[in-house]
Amino acid sequence: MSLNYAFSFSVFLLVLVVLNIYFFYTLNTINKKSPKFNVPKLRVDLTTNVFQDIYEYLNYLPNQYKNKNSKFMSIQKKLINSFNTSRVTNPAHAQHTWVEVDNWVSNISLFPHEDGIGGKMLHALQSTPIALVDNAPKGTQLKLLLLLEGNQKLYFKPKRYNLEHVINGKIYAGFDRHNSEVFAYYLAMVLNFKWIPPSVIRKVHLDNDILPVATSGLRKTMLKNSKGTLCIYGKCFYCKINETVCPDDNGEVEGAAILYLDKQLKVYKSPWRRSYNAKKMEWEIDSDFCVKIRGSLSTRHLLNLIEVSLFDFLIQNGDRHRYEVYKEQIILLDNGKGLGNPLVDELDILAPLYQCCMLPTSTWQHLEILSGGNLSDTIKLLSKFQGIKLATEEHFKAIERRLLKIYATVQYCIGRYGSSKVFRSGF
Ligand SMILES: Nc1ncnc2c1ncn2[C@@H]1O[C@H](COP(=O)(O)OP(=O)(O)OP(=O)(O)O)[C@@H](O)[C@H]1O
Ligand SMILES: [Mn+2]
Repeated sequence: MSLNYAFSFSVFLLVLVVLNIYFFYTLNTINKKSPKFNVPKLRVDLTTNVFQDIYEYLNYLPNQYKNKNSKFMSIQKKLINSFNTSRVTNPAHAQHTWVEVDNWVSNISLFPHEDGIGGKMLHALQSTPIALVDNAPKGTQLKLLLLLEGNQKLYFKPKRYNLEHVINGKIYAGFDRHNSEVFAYYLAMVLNFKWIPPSVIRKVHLDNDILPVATSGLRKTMLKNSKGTLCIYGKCFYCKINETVCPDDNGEVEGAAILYLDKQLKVYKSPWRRSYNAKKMEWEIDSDFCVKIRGSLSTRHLLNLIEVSLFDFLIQNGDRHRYEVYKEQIILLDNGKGLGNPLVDELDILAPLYQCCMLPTSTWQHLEILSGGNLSDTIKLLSKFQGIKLATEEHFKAIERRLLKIYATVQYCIGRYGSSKVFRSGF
């Protein structure tokens, strides 16, 4: 009996010890969920559904958006008249062009566009002798500030890549593409976005055109490479001594010559700017982002931002972190981050459009008649007058494909809110 009692007591003690261990274990692991029971983090990427909807609309896009619209022909003719200019190399003619440009006062465009003036401006930018060259330290990319004879200033963004080069990685990766700046100018003309400085491909001879008129500051940022060629590494935030720009076998450096606007420009941070790190921006996680923005921006300004997003989507410029405003209009400056990869259409560049679902009626009517190849055909036609190829065929195809995606996004907006809410007249 006493043996039996001793056995039962020891079993009881054992149970007590086990219970104790269990008690202390659970006490320690409270609030530490086992990984098995972790609820997966909700994806707060609100864009995904929108993207699905837009692609759905893309599949059912009416045929009119795939066919060439003959209504564009009269506009194309006007553009041709503006850019098909005989090339006069007489400096007096160039001076006359700039007088005409300087006297231009308008609330509908930054520059005149009638009677061949477009072509004349580009030609003057391309061929007027250079009086002085310095580094342009504003911004992060290597660029030069050129003063032309006759006092026009221009930015010179040098060529970094061949047209065939494809940029992989982040949408804002790589150096600026000089051809993207010039392409953007013609694209803006075709879209009827007339608030952009003229821009053209120019070749400058380093020994003949630059060195004799280079400031000592610029000379200090040049060095000879292993072949004994003098190259420029420049002065800018990202400029590195081993990332030089060197002349080709003819001693020339190609670049985009962009007219510098000596005007008081207001600078704004873009509400749809990227974070440039892993952190998501408010516009990427808040489905009501546009409602918030509408409280602080006028409808006109917002519509203008939406128009800029269409433009940026077409060339895939995902780097418009800030923008300049002149006469209450956004000026399309800094378009060098376009044409990176013809196989990528980053749809979130269109966020201002699909989040706000608004567009000026006139802009939509203009977009509609650009269908079926009119857009790329006209860019090719106009740039041919300057005799330079601006992009590979893949990029032109990509522009057409992206235009269809813009149509689909507008259809998505109409489907969601109705056309009377989407299209805004009088802007
Ligand atoms: N054509 C122009 N006329 C007048 N000012 C200009 C022009 N182009 C650019 N700027 C001004 O110069 C600054 C730098 O130019 P830009 O943005 O083209 O250089 P960037 O090196 O690409 O700069 P970031 O790295 O900040 O994008 C801009 O903030 C703008 O205010
Ligand atoms: Mn830039």
